[in-house]
Amino acid sequence: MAGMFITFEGGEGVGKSTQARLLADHLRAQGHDVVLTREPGGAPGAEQIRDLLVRGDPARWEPMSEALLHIAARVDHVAKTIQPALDRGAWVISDRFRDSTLVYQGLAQGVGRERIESLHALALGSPDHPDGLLPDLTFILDLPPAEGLLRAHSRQSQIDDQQTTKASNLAEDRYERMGDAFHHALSAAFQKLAIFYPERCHLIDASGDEHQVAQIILKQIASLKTRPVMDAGQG
Ligand SMILES: Nc1ncnc2c1ncn2[C@@H]1O[C@H](COP(=O)(O)OP(=O)(O)OP(=O)(O)O)[C@@H](O)[C@H]1O
Ligand SMILES: Cc1cn([C@H]2C[C@H](O)[C@@H](COP(=O)(O)O)O2)c(=O)[nH]c1=O
Repeated sequence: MAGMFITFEGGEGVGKSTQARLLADHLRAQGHDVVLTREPGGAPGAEQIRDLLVRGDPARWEPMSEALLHIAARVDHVAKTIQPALDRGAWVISDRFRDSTLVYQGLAQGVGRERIESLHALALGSPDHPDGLLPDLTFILDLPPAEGLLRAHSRQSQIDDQQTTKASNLAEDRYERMGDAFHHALSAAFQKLAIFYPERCHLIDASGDEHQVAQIILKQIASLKTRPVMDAGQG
């Protein structure tokens, strides 16, 4: 079976990186070529743009500037990492992609969902994908924002305790500092996304432990494998 492009989405600390890694491990154990990547980032230039976005004053960018920076990083990420992997038949698993821009900048920061869709199409549209590359399948991890932020903070304390080389990530908390109302708006917007894109987006209850959540995701993949959308490329 040719690879698929799968994304994990959701608010802060809901477990996206954990589930992306568990799914990559599972697929690799089955012998698949898997590229595990993330946004903003996933390619050298995009990682440099990431630094401008995830650190510093929450108010440092105008929402539209912020959207354009995420999209600029994505163009690099798709060209250098995602598209080459898909072209050789690998599975690509990305921790965030366009849906984060729709929700964070489009809905929560007020740029507008349709404007983000148009910018994505303009920046990443091709004859094959006029709307821009989109995932085949998206898991939206759903958790009350307070629980997600608690998980994110506990991860941060583990890093502090271990004083690992991840210490350089300590200040990557710009979005976590955007306030309760912002995080509630994100959570509601991600839930809406599953309604906007019902074929592609699957809302997953992320309140169980990491292995329980992984089981739900693997079951969804197994049940979808038989459906035509899994072979159709764009979801
Ligand atoms: N199902 C779970 N139950 C409890 N803790 C979890 C679960 N999944 C992940 N964690 C822990 O919660 C913290 C955040 O997890 P993770 O980094 O996977 O979330 P994330 O959604 O990628 O976060 P961010 O939005 O900040 O990138 C980590 O310490 C991780 O070990
Ligand atoms: C792709 C993308 C991301 N964001 C925000 C969401 C997160 O708070 C950070 C990335 O941090 P993470 O720990 O790696 O999840 O960036 C955004 O606002 N818009 C986007 O398009």
